Amino acid sequence: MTEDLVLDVQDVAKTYRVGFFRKRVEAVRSVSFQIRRGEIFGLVGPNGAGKSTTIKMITGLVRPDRGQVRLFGMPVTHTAARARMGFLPENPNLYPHLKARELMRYYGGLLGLSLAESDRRAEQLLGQVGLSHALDRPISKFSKGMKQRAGIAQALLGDPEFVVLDEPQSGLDPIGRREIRDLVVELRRRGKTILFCSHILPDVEEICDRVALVHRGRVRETGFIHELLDPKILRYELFARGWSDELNQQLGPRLLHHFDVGDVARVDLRGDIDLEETLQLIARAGARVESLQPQKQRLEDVFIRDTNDAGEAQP
Ligand SMILES: Nc1ncnc2c1ncn2[C@@H]1O[C@H](COP(=O)(O)OP(=O)(O)OP(=O)(O)O)[C@@H](O)[C@H]1O
Repeated sequence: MTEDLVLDVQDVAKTYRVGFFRKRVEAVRSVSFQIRRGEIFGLVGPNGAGKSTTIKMITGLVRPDRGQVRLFGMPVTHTAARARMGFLPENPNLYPHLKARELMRYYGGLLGLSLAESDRRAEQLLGQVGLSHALDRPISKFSKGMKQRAGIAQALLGDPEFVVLDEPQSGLDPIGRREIRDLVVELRRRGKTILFCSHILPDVEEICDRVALVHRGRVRETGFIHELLDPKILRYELFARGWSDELNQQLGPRLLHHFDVGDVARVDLRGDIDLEETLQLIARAGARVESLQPQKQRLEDVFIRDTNDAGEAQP
């Protein structure tokens, strides 16, 4: 094992048997990827792609039919490996009648921590996730965002080196999503390695170093975000005043799209144009550019391209 290898998922597969006739559901067919120390690694894919099943195999909740998962060089079934991992499941059920402090005491007890140590860590961790004010409030009174943050505090209780977050932004508004995103970046700054499973692709693109895109139980793409995304400019998006039909004619094939919003024109130009020359042409025609934004490929574009058969029936 190289020293900085935290997680090594090697060709895992899992088939569930459902119903009276034990019908086969191939949740994961072949998934392999590795996570290195200090990374935020994104796991993305459409609904039913096999992400949660993969996470269950990583956290030891489900045994793979084939392949293996090694954590810090050990089989993930080893207690010593599991003790170094924290886990926030999708839609965690956090005992609503317990207060935040009591919840942490409960999980602390499971980890073998003393009451005093649980309380010490609870205050520290609930503070880190912005819940200092809610230590003695029942979880049932928490907003969704607060519940997710309490879930993250729970995942950190054993001071794990590796943290698995399954849909930590699920059901959150944009502010709640940003808080979780910032928290994940902060965890990395504190030396944690993170597996971040999310449907919020712009956030995955922003905070993850590398990503695995899973579709139909297989890894379609894996790599550094900057390597997966085509760096070339696809189009320019601009807003301008004083636009005219004559200018559209002069732009010819450089123009992709134009429509007016009041007296402001919203215009898309091809990404391979000579920008300087085009801007001069626009200025000469009497239009005034108010903003110009180059558009590059986004993770969302790669996702749609690689999963565009997602609407088909599952085999
Ligand atoms: N316990 C189970 N028993 C039977 N089938 C299951 C079970 N868990 C998952 N599946 C099926 O396995 C496939 C993959 O499910 P999984 O939950 O791993 O996908 P996912 O990528 O996490 O999806 P989502 O984004 O919707 O959470 C789906 O077809 C699902 O219905």
